[in-house]
Amino acid sequence: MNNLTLIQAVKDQKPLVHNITNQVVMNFSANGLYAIGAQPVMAHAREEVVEMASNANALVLNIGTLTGELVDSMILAGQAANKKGTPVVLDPVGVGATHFRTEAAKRIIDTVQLTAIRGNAGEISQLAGIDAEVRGVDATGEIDRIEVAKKAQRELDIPIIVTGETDVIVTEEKCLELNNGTPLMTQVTGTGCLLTAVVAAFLSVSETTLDGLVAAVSFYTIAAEVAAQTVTSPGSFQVAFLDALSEVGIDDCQKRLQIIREERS
Ligand SMILES: Nc1ncnc2c1ncn2[C@@H]1O[C@H](COP(=O)(O)OP(=O)(O)O)[C@@H](O)[C@H]1O
Ligand SMILES: Cc1ncsc1CCOP(=O)(O)O
Ligand SMILES: [Mg+2]
Repeated sequence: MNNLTLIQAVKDQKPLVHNITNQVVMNFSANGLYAIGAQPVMAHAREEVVEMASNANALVLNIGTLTGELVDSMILAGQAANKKGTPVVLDPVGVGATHFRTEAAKRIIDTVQLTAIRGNAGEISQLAGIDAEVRGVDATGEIDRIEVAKKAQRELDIPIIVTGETDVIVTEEKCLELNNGTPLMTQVTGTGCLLTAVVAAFLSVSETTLDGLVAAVSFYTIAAEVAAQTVTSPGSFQVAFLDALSEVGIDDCQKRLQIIREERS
């Protein structure tokens, strides 16, 4: 289950990850995907997303800076990926903060077969029908991530990652909680969005969804931990994190991995 060999599989297979993502994180996401050995491409136009998604190895749908036209592009791309059996991961950035985002996320979930959804506790609460305040793109307040992840997985029948101080992964079979990472991740924009893209890359080289999710989250948060050993401020952390994403390997992960819960869901 904890198949860390997927770190090398990404470097060997260099999956093409098609991102329809927000304007804030495009550069960071592209650089992060390069750092792990994947190939990023950002393509948003309705005229080209079907072709791009059909040729990609994974697709990311991120609603961070949404427009009406982008929702249509996401659905077209998602359905093209579904036809090819390509993994599709949704990042419901800021869902619940406005009705437009909430309706858009619902439309995407209803019309595209998603391989996984990754969001913070506030966002996933919204999708699970649990009352939680979402004002911008960050989670606020005390939310039980395990309860939220389990409810969202049951209601939507889609594997879920809820991130935060610990990260919770819930599939139909398993619920895991991982305790790696660093609070510096909350001081750099795009660390959630890049994780979603990394998850998509790992899913494209993984035999099972659960393996891909666990390996991606553990590798990513351990790379952040390694980066935080050398820096203390957000700007230098961003750079050190990209470096660590390219350098951290299976040995570092095996030494640092902290799975603090593993049970049937
Ligand atoms: N307090 C924290 N301590 C350690 N890692 C954290 C903390 N908060 C978030 N992270 C990590 O930051 C990344 C982004 O998570 P999160 O902040 O929940 O997403 P988003 O940026 O979408 O709100 C995840 O890898 C998560 O593990
Ligand atoms: C600040 C902001 N506003 C719209 S999208 C975005 C980036 C959010 O990135 P993340 O959820 O990874 O922190
Ligand atoms: Mg986010």
